[in-house]
Amino acid sequence: MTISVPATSANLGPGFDSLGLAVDLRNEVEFHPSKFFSVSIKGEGENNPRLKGNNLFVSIFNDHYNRLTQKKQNFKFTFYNQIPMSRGLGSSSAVIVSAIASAHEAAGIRVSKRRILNHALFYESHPDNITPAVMGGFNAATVEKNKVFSQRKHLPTYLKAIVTIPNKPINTLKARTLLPKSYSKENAIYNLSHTALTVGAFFNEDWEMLKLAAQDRFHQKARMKVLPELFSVQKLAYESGALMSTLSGSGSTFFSMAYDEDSAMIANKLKQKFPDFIVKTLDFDNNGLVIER
Ligand SMILES: Nc1ncnc2c1ncn2[C@@H]1O[C@H](COP(=O)(O)OP(=O)(O)O)[C@@H](O)[C@H]1O
Ligand SMILES: N[C@@H](CCOP(=O)(O)O)C(=O)O
Repeated sequence: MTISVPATSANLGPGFDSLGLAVDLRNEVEFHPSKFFSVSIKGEGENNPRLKGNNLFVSIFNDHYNRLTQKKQNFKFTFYNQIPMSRGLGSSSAVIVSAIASAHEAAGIRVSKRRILNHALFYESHPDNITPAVMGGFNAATVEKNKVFSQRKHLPTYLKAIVTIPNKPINTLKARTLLPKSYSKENAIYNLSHTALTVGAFFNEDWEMLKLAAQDRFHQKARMKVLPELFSVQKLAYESGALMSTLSGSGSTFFSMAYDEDSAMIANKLKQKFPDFIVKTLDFDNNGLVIER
């Protein structure tokens, strides 16, 4: 039994807490019943002893497994993690979704992706990471009466994601405290209209519209000030031909999108100018949560 969930880039500029997409960078977990509880981690987090204990995955898995079966059972978990933690690539969402899906599989109960998504909402109230993590692709999502309602767009293979990952973790909950408690009517209308235009550009595949559409007045500037080099990352990405370039989630990663034929040149320029940052060129993911039985 293997379950995998993709990394996600949320907000996408103006779509704070509502827009997000999945990229082909995955966390995988294999598990089976065992006489003793054990956790093995390969990749991200493998040298973090805290994760060997009662980590986020294990606590959520146990919550759901015990609810579903009313019994205690030890499992051996082997994690293969590619998603860097606290870098704005939805690592917490990937873990939440993976743990809920794994608990249902371990209990022998098959449920829809939509039900797993609504369970995930209990752990993360903004749907912009969990929705693409479950569904894949580009998603616009909102929450009504504790349920996620979303629209999804398949992303083509001729587009690539270029993620520039600083060696600086930014805790999402902490990053949310940096934001103002209210916005002017002007800025609210700005983000509303730019979010609408961004969604329209994705659904109409009007990729050239995204540079104008994917602009924000709610969150990016306040958060990018934590790591001012990010302003230079965005400037260089656009000067090099990126279709869009936005803070990935709450950061510190910067997400850029480009046509396949431009991606290598953009990535190389970013690597040259920011040698201390990790720059990855990734396919977009359209599968989301994958369960291999
Ligand atoms: N692979 C993982 N295994 C266990 N816990 C994880 C894993 N990835 C992330 N987490 C948990 O999620 C936290 C990071 O969440 P968050 O700050 O929202 O970062 P991100 O921007 O990556 O979503 C970590 O501190 C850890 O508690
Ligand atoms: N809308 C959220 C998105 C957080 O994404 P993450 O990948 O940083 O967890 C926010 O901007 O706070």
